[in-house]
Amino acid sequence: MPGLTVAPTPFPKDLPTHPLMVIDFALIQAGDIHEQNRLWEAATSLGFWYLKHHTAIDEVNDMFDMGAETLALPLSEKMKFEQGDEGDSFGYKAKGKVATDKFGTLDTVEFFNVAQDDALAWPRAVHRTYPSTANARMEDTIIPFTRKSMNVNDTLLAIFERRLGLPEGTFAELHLTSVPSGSEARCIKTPPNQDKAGIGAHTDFGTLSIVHNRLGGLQVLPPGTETWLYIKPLPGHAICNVGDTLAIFSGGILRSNVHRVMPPPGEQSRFERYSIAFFTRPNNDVVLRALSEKSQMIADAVARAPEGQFETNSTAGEWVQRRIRNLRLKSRAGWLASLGTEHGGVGTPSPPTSSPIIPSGELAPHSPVEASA
Ligand SMILES: O=C(O)CCC(=O)C(=O)O
Ligand SMILES: [Fe+2]
Repeated sequence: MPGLTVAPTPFPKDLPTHPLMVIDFALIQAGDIHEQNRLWEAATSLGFWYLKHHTAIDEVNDMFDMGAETLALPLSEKMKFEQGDEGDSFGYKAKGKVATDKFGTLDTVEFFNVAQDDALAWPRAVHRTYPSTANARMEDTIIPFTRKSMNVNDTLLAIFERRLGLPEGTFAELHLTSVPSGSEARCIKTPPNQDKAGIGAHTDFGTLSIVHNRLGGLQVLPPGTETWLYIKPLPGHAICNVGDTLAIFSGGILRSNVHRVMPPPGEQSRFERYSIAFFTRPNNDVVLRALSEKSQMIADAVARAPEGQFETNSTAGEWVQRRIRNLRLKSRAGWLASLGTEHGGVGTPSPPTSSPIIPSGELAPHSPVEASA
């Protein structure tokens, strides 16, 4: 099942879904201006889009297999690689380690995360070591998947850079491979027959995310609405989204939108759900703030926003670590203590009317919003 390129049973026909824009990566690579305009539109409106012709189909299928093999290891073996409560992202995250809502409902998903830095430096460990199933597939699966995913995100970032009026190479300098970062590949496993969220409502922590789904479950809350909509998995299409750090760099011009993972709909709920993701995050030492000095467009956007909205006083390393640590049940002194206070509304220029502004994926008071990625 994990390696299948199609779902074992189709996504229900009658279910409302979000009609995400479909961006053609081949046209983007060919420098097609019309397609670049469409990408810009998608990234500045919803912040989510499908990506077809993304070149990593084989590697994605292999990653589903690698993830399934790894997450099928005995719990005692997986726990040797657990990410712990200090805010580390890499390694294994067991079920029930984080809450998915303000009532403390435990999550049901397992993650297995491999650092981009470890994949690129293999067999040297930059951050940590991994289970044998991952080591065995490092060279033929994880490294090629990582490189192709990096290429996709670097290509998209170069377009955003130009459109934002930033000097060429600005984003590359913030995402150097010679400096440690939180970038990672992830496999997610959700058990069958669930009736509650697998991953609570959140925005992604980093710059750009790419997700590959076989079964439904991923939902997005379109800006200004109160209705969660499924994003239907389309064979061969990745789902891409803007994360918080890119929203911050761009002064909110690029949108980091709230999403969550619910049990797969209809008949699909009977199956284990796997998804594969890749997260590009800035170098750990990058201070997260809008790049106003480098772009008039960003400076203008910041001038229109509430004072200090895009000043985090935090490096990317601290940012990711703190947010992961706040999610871990063991290291939180209750739900309210995990609320972000530093920075309201990043990436949410027009928040849904029902929810308060969501502080960059951290918890908003009275809102069932949790950060997870
Ligand atoms: O599994 C999915 O479809 C999405 C996962 C996700 O949103 C995340 O890991 O941040
Ligand atoms: Fe996410």
